[in-house]
Amino acid sequence: QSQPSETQVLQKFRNTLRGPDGGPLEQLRQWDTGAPCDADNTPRWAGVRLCGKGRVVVLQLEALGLRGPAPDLSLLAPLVGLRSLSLAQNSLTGALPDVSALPALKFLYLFQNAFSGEIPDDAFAKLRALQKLDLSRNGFSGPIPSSIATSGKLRDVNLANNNFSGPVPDGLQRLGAGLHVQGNKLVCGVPGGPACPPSPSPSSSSSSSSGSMKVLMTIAIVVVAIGGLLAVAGIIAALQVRRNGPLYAARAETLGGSSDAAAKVKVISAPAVKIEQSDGGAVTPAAAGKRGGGRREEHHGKLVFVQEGRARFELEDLLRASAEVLGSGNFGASYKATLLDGPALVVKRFKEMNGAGREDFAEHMRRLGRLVHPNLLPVVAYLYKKEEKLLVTDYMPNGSLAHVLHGGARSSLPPLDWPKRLKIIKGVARGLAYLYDELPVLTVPHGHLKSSNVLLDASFEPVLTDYALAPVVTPQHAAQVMVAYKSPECAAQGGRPGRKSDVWSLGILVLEVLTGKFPANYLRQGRAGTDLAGWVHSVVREEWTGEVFDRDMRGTRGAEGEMVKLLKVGLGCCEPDVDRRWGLEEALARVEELRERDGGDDSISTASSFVSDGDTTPAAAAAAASRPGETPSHSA
Ligand SMILES: Nc1ncnc2c1ncn2[C@@H]1O[C@H](COP(=O)(O)OP(=O)(O)OP(=O)(O)O)[C@@H](O)[C@H]1O
Repeated sequence: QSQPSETQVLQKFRNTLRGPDGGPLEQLRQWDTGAPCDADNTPRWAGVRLCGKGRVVVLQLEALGLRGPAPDLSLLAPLVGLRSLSLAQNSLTGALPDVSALPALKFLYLFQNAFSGEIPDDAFAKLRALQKLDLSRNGFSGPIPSSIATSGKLRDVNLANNNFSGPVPDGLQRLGAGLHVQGNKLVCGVPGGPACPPSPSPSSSSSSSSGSMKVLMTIAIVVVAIGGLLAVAGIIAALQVRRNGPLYAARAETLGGSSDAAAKVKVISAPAVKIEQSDGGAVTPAAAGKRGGGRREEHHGKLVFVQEGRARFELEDLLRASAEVLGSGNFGASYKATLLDGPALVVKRFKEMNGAGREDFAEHMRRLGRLVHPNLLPVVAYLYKKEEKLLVTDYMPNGSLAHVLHGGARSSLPPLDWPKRLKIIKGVARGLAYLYDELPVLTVPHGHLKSSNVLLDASFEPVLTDYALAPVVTPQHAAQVMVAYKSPECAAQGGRPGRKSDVWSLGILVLEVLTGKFPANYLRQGRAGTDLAGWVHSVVREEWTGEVFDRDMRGTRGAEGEMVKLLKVGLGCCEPDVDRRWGLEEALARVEELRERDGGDDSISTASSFVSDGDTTPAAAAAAASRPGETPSHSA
């Protein structure tokens, strides 16, 4: 008897899933053909996030609108390589599914569903490799099952915002900051939280008679209420002390609004750190001034890793060997830092990132940590402090698209030719589309798409960074600096970004790549409606068309029709009227059709519809692309 293939196993599982209308799940139609993993371990099916040795390792079926009771997870038991499973952000109801058939799982995410009821105490007893469990934002009730703590490798358990009650089992207490139980009004015995009633312990009586349970609940509610009042009083008192006391003074000294590199060294580096500035200058902690009275600043926060399977390190390890200031953006500065025996990473300081409280921030970071796409730079870890946040990402050796396009002699890379530019735009559009798919609840899934946030890997594959930050950035700051918030719809009084605001940013980026012009130069002129798209329109209208395409690309022959099609994509995305602006799907579809060279089937006829009189120079083609009627005009 041969084992079923992973393809068959997953298809069978998929057939048991119910979509938003209660019928079969349309989004996973793709699973009807091919296999979940390629021979080279590239995931092929939606929801399959990681493959290894030809097997599915990470299965992420999030935000698909799944309905009804949880699927039978024992159907997945033949997937022997499966280590991470997510059914999060759906509308699954009823009891926790039986997870005992998947004993090798390391990561299990069931957050943001409508699960309810008590969880049997031994539900997780077989999961001996479990590292992370997220059951938050459901309606689970009753005692917290002690079997969650079966695995010695467990480090993060999120039970927040359910209706659990009673004490936190001993085994979970050791997780410290890795345990999240807030939003469960009747949970007691957490450090810093309400104490548990003396006896009897609710955890020992999960099936006790409802009479004694009610008495116990009443006692717990009273204790929680008193405890809550005391805690509030305590926090107020503590804040008073902090404001006047030495801790507050020390923080103000090292972090208080200072933005030069030297001040940062004092706070986040070990004594031997030397920070190289990109202009070749160097500062040392000594040059930056002595540590306040020899006092060593303690940073209470630690790096929290959101990536599965990444080596762990501390911020000090990262900054001990070498750290280089890469530049200073709207949120703070970015440093390149290299682990002694490891890869180069980037630490970016974010100020004005107080759009979410600590727990929501952590949850958002975990969500970002689960995103996997070749055109997204993963968030590796973060550090949360009230005053500022640090995000750690991988370092990209070819720097940013902005640097290559506008760095001139400062860029060591040759100018980008048309095929590279096309590859970059395709990657950017794919990365953006992935964000749209994965983060359907965000109004602006990227929010800050611009050429300095498009980094290039060694083969010029683009990777997006600084994405999906809108939920955690202070709203006023977002409105001031984030690129999607500069779209025309936001400029109006009380205007807000919408889902097409990112499309506008994509359009500006496309035009920037084609023209080689720096968009900010056009915005700085300060005239309403003046942006790169406006400039492109004015150039072609005034028949000054030779200027439209970047000089470095103008030598390209035989691809003019394709360039013009891309120009049209840029202008379609930069339509000021949101209703007439293209949607992301359309932009992506048009970009995907583009080729490195004109010719072949449809591309000739489509290109020629933009080009008049047989003149196929880029200039004439650009003029045709902007002809009234072909593309919406960009009036102020
Ligand atoms: N992971 C990375 N690898 C290589 N270079 C990077 C990386 N992250 C950022 N950079 C570069 O470092 C410089 C500073 O980046 P930073 O993100 O701090 O500012 P910015 O992108 O100019 O502005 P903003 O704060 O608005 O995003 C930029 O040139 C950016 O392209």
